[in-house]
Amino acid sequence: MCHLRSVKRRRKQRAFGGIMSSIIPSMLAFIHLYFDYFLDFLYGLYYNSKKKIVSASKDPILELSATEMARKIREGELKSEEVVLAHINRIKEVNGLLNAVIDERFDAALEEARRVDENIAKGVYAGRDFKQKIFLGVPFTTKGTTVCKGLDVSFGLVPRKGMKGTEDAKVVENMKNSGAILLALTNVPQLSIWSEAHNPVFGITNNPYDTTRNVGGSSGGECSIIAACGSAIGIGTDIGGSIRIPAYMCGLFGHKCSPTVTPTKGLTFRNGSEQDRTMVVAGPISRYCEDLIPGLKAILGADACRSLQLDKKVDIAKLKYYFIEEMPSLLISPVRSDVMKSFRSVVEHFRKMTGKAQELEIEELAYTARLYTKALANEGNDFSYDVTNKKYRAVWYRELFKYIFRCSNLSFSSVMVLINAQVLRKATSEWFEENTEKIKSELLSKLGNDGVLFFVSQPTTAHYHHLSYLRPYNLLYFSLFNLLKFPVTQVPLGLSHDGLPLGVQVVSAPFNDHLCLAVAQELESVFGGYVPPNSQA
Ligand SMILES: CCCCCCCC/C=C\CCCCCCCC(N)=O
Repeated sequence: MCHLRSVKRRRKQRAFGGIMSSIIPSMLAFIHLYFDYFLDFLYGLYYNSKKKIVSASKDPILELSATEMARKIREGELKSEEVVLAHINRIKEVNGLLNAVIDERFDAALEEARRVDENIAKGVYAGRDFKQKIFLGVPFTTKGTTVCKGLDVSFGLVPRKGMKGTEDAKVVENMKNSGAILLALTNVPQLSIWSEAHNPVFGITNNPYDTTRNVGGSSGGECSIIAACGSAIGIGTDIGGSIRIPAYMCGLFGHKCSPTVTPTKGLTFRNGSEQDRTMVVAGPISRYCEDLIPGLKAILGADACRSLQLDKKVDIAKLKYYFIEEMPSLLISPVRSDVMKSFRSVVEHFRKMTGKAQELEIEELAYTARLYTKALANEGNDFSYDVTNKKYRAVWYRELFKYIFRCSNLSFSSVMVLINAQVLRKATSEWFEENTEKIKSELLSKLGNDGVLFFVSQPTTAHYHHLSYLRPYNLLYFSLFNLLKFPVTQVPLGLSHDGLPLGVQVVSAPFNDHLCLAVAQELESVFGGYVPPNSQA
């Protein structure tokens, strides 16, 4: 009798537990979603009257892809000098509103462009040279933490204000060897460690689709100026989403490549010795998908690119498609309906094409915040030391105190990074290895060499400035793939009802970059890709 009663009680408890375990998370997600909307509402009250319009570019040269510019220059249809000048004029026109470009070499770039034109006229380049110089005469930009000779190397740190680079980072050198002409340097968060381009040296960069909105980071200045047609193509770097976050916010393409192929010399205090183990990669940012493969070859060098199988033909109808709609974590904002709608239309397109797209559920994704924090610590760079320009080790509470009393050299985002590293519970190495491995092997077993995963880019479209402080973990949608070291292409999917860019991440197993890139091409042709800011205004 007593046994029966206890069985009944246990059954009741289990049923109650089952209901509660599905009701409680749904209730929390509901509260979280409306709290998130409320934050937008509050910020909107402050920002809505401050919005300024970045007018669309009127020069047809600026609408070309970098590949098309290079072809026209090679074939004598355009002069490099007029292409470079068109970009300089555009930067001068929009930079007051965007604050994207922080240093420039306009005169030197024009001089180099004239030399290119003269050499082409003289027939200096033979056929093979032309082929190797993929971007001959095309202007490019790069972010402020990628060292360029003669340009700013403050990395957003006050004690480094005014310092100039003495030699080019290897990726900049590679890009120049492809014939491209360096035009300017663009804004970043301090040391590139945040999802918003804002620092005490250069201030905040604005989004060309809405100047009151976050441009993303860390390659935020880069994406802002490319989206506004002030640069043809850019070099981004990505340790936690730095290529893809701003590419998403600004409606651009960006590719985070497979690991070990990026020469790291000259990337934020790196000397190149970490190439084989780091999560950092470099890659192209562009308005058009066709620039990604030549961009990768130019930035990484053709030899380094061989393992990425960039030229391998892909039959997208024969690939396997998977998707994950939402990160299972209350630290991250719930996905908004407009973002989800465009994500589902992508999945639906490939479901129709192949008859199948399978949803994946990986419980361990709930641990991404702790896993990624540990992975960042494993990088070996000491943020607390680097952020003071190696003068002393910053401690979060002292810096917070100084920040409140306006005597800190740190951005608020840097104080948050210190809190994340110094206060929050640390993962042990075994726990880290075990859980990272579980996620990795689950994905690898599905993706193999012929599978692609669609992953939401962000739960919201570009949010108002500084909201990243209240939604710091939203970037984990991107950082997850740095933790795993999987290649990802960020693909634009047109604009939302309020004129802000939408997009999706296309992921493959390592060294299958060609799969992401082929699917990105299909998405561009079906969903329209990049849409210029304010083209209707
Ligand atoms: C209560 C305080 C919570 C602090 C939360 C801070 C959460 C941020 C976590 C890690 C920050 C690292 C961001 C690194 C990536 C930025 C993009 C990049 N450079 O690829």
